[in-house]
Amino acid sequence: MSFCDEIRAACARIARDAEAVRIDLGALERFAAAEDVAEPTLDPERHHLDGPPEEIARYLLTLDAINFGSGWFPTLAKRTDATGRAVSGYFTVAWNLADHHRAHGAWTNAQLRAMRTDELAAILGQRADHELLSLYAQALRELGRFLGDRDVLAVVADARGSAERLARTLATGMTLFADPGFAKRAQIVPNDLALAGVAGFADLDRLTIFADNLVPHVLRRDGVLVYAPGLAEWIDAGRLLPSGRWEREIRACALHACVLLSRRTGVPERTLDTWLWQRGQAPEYKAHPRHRCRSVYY
Ligand SMILES: Nc1nc2c(c(CN[C@H]3C=C[C@H](O)[C@@H]3O)cn2[C@@H]2O[C@H](COP(=O)(O)O)[C@@H](O)[C@H]2O)c(=O)[nH]1
Repeated sequence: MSFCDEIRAACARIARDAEAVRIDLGALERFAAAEDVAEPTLDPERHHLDGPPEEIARYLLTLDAINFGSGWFPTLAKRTDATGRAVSGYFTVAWNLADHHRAHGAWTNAQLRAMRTDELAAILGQRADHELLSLYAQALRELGRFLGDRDVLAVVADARGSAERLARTLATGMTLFADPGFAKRAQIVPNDLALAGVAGFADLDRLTIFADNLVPHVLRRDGVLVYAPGLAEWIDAGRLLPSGRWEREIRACALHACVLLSRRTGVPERTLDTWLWQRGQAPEYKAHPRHRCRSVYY
């Protein structure tokens, strides 16, 4: 069974046995009929997308190596956009990293291996004693060791045009990319490289969704996912969710619901993901608490 199908099978089992989350198939049908899925894009202001392919690929792999921390994001100092409005946690990290790369170029493998928390915190506009920043620095040092003396595009080339193979390589090559059962950041890497036009993959549509905390939240707000009262109250009260059964049921049911949505609509799961995630940026979704788990995976 392929890397991504193993993830789908495991999530289908969790969804079947789930006690705290269920998929409302009626709502899913209505959702499938109503959706107007936009093609995914990467925002060129908030991401570093203009430069030689190796530089852009290096920026995106560096970004996705620290594309986590949603459980800490309410404690992060958010960047503001031109209108003075705070941007989200992800965009705070992506945009500050993009500006640094535009001004100083991408970090070399040796610089990644030597990454210090205080240096990274200054670049991302955060306090040096914020525990998420020490995890980010650890993740970048691990990326530098994983790359060794290779270019990023050489690692991509080793996947021989397969997004699944690249995702498996990342998920098994770095502990902070593992994310057993979901491989969220390992799978978003080929998607982001393809969106940026710096790599091509024949099997991109084989990817599952990138199981974070926003896609399940959008599905819940739209009635596709229904949480048991205990879980709903916990999340609606803004309480941190420990990693474990409830958290895995949320992510697995979201992934499985998108497998079903993809079958009904013919839209690839990776495309559904980016559409749902960008839909989740809207105030009506952001106004309600989503689950917050302090994880190095999303
Ligand atoms: N499922 C899914 N999860 C995604 C992304 C992205 C960004 N992808 C870019 C690439 C293409 C698009 O144009 C996006 O701009 C971040 N995340 C996750 O969100 C969480 C933070 O959310 P918030 O608190 O709102 O910043 C955090 O766990 C982070 O890991 C995605 O695409 N799909």
